Amino acid sequence: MGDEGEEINGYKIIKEGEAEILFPSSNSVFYNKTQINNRDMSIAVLRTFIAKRKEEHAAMLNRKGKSERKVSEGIPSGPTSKEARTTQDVQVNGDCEVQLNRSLDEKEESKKITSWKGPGELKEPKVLEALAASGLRSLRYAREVDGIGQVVALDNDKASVETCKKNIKFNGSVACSKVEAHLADARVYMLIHQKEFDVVDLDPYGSPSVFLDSAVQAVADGGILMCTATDMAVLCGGNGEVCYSKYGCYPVKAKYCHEMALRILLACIESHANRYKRYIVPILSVSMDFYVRVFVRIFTSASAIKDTPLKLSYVYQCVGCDSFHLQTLGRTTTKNNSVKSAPGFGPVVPQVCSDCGKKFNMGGPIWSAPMHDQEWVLSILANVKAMKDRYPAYDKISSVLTTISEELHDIPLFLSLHNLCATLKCTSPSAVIFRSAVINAGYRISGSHVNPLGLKTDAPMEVIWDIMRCWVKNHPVKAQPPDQSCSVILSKEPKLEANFARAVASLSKAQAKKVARFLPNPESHWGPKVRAGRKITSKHASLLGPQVVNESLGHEEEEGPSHLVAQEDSQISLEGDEPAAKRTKTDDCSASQS
Ligand SMILES: C[S@@+](CC[C@H](N)C(=O)[O-])C[C@H]1O[C@@H](n2cnc3c(N)ncnc32)[C@H](O)[C@@H]1O
Ligand SMILES: [Zn+2]
Repeated sequence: MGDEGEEINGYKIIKEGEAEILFPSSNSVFYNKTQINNRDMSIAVLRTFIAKRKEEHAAMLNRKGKSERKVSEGIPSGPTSKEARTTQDVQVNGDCEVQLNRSLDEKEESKKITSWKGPGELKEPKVLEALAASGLRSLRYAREVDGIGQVVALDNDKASVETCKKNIKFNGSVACSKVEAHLADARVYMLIHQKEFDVVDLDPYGSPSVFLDSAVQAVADGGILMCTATDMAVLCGGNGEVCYSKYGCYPVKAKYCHEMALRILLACIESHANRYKRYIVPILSVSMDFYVRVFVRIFTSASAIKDTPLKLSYVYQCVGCDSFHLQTLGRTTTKNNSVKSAPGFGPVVPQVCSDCGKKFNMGGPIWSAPMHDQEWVLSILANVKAMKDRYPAYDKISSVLTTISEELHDIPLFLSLHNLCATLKCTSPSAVIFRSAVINAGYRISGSHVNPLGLKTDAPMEVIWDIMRCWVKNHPVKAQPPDQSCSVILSKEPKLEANFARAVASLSKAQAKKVARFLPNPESHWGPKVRAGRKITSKHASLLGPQVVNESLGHEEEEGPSHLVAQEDSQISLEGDEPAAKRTKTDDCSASQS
């Protein structure tokens, strides 16, 4: 974890990873030590990116060599891009087949690879930390990631840039040669540096929405956009209209809201990318502590962006029970070997829920294609394990990555066993028993890193309810009024006879090996922090803890309040852009579930 050391001349020295940072004790520059998990995860992704980039470059050189040899020997080249296009993961939408994951054809694959700078040389990746504050993250990247190129740290706040420049010097020669700090509005800077950065890192206060349009343009082809959002109350349905205005998606309130938040952010980034004939390929999407963070690669292809509607879905969430259904925006049809795009058929649900008779809320459109790339996830996890000592947040990030590696990546959103039981007002089967019944019925099921109680499955809702009906037959419940969802669901006879015998795969590999998958917070007040420049008052005690508040008030008495930016207490804004009271109102939909 980050070490907070001594205090000299109004500065605290904080060590995190290999970087040592001077922070003004006055909260004039932002620092949140809980984001160590976020920074460690980003370093792990960066290290993997550098390794994969080298592999891709070598593959590109190899291909180039082969095709040049073929040309010189007069051998015709392979199939055309249309011939090579294959169809995978066919899902049925109405009477039509929808292709969710058409694999990239050979031509696009080679375009992706040739996007690296020159054919002969592979330059070290250039990184932009667009919202850098003290520069801690940039300095960690420069000092800890081998093979990294120049790191540009921006902030539009003068005090932050001055502190960042001090910190660059404070961190010695490697930092001085690699990191530069500039006072700039990140949006303008990214617009005038199009496709210049192999990595763009966005870590804003609250929502990243205003930075996305320029960020997707600043990433080089094949590069990575890393993006945090901490406005969880908005993304999780606390204020649907605000979410729509910021992200172009309607959230629905449900247990899966944190995964929905990830998928809203991904859909939003894709929509900005599409404006510039670009598209995203998510490699890792994480819900951790009090925020979500996505890592996506960005490519350019006018033809690939036609597939975007196949990767987006509306969500129908029943207001009476836990049933939810997804409807893709688009579909494809194949006629005489040619693939055509068309709007999806709908609606996929009747006017009222066929399980309980209540209405549906409709949310979205969300990203419904995979939000992780399993090969990347395994490589990142392997890197983290191999360099355990170089990750101060090793326990947390390795447990999150392990859980992600065991998720069913082709199943968007999840069910909560506790919620199913709360709907039926019955006792809960253990997760192992429930998972066994799903597996024994012929379906797949996995956990979710987002929620320890989340279950991802391809079993249709009617099968889930049949399993629960069978469970209730053996564990009877009290009769409820006939109009209640539970009464309607339980009034139907199950069509399937559930088999609760323990199935071999009912425990994940990590569970079977007793590898930690979810860790408690290491200390209290492990959450968002007050924005830089905001006056810390007694009202922040629930957020920061009484000790931090007392220390801060003590400073004020010693130094006088003039160095603090005056701020009406009623306008207190957190890093998550939501006052504490508002966050608690949306209870588990905005609270951290780590
Ligand atoms: C949450 S802090 C960044 C924390 C940092 N990435 C870290 O890991 O410690 C957000 C920063 O964005 C800066 N910022 C806000 N709007 C900006 C803009 N338009 N351009 C550049 N910086 C901006 C703020 O001054 C603040 O320092
Ligand atoms: Zn229902």
